Amino acid sequence: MVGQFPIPVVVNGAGGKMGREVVKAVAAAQDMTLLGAIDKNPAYLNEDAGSLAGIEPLEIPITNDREGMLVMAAQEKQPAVMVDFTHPDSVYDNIRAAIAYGVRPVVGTTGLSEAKIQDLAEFADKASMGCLLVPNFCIGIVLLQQAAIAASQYFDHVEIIELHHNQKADAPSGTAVKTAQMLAEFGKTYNQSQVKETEQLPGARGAIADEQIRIHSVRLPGLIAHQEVIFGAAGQIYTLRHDTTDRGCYMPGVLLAIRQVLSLKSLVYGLEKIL
Ligand SMILES: NC(=O)C1=CN([C@@H]2O[C@H](COP(=O)(O)OP(=O)(O)OC[C@H]3O[C@@H](n4cnc5c(N)ncnc54)[C@H](OP(=O)(O)O)[C@@H]3O)[C@@H](O)[C@H]2O)C=CC1
Ligand SMILES: O=C(O)C1=N[C@H](C(=O)O)C[C@H](O)C1
Repeated sequence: MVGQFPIPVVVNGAGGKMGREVVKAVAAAQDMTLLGAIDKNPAYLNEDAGSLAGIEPLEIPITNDREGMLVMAAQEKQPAVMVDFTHPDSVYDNIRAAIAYGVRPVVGTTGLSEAKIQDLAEFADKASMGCLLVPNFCIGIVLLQQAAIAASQYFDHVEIIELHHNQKADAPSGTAVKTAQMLAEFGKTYNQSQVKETEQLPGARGAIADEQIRIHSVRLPGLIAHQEVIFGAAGQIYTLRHDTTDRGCYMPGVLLAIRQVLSLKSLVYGLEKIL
């Protein structure tokens, strides 16, 4: 344990696919204590967060009272952390509320626009509060992004295909958007068109992200989370692919983020910044 006391953690979206994994991971971490669990889905109200996550009862009933939970977290001796895996529609408000109460947000929820992220960064700066936004907590994705950046020095043509389960609300995925942003950071414009293209069906060529990088989103039952970055040049194709086969893969990154956010004083965007 780094400090004398365990880090108090509140999980928002605790009944969801990711929230349940976080409850399990935090309950098993020696240096953390699960302080509370929030979820707006009425089916989970008052359910024990541990039982719902498939572990022993933790005596933490799920509440839908975000403000009440943040007030409680703010009164802890140790600075508290709110982990958010909720929904693109509510994540902005959740982050602002946590910061306003002095609770550090660790955010996995995707779908925030660049303007909203900028706004949150300014809010966190003013409050001198750490806030971590991580579109993908999986180390394999960081490695894929690093390999893509290396490849981008040599390839001028690249497209991204992201494939997810069909319960996903936002498209394109936060991971694909971040990957495109990372490839675009070096000021290179990709995919100079070779012919005049027309789309017979709108959207056929995907969405255009930063620096003309195309992102294609697939949604199917049976998928979890998958991403390909495909580089093309005369006579060769270089494909990078990452597959999530179990949501447990995100947990080392989430636990690291909970520990790291306490020493930050501003908003940080991306797991690669804290490794
Ligand atoms: N950064 C990363 O590594 C990863 C990020 N994600 C992202 O995390 C988010 C959640 O994903 P996932 O767990 O699969 O989604 P789920 O739908 O399985 O879980 C979300 C849970 O949060 C609840 N919820 C929604 N809005 C609120 C709110 N305002 N307050 C409290 N609870 C709320 C939902 O209730 P209800 O069912 O009623 O909507 C649901 O129980 C998505 O944005 C996804 O893209 C997912 C995997 C990895
Ligand atoms: O919704 C998901 O499942 C995932 N969402 C994140 C994203 O949008 O990139 C991370 C991962 O791809 C799983």
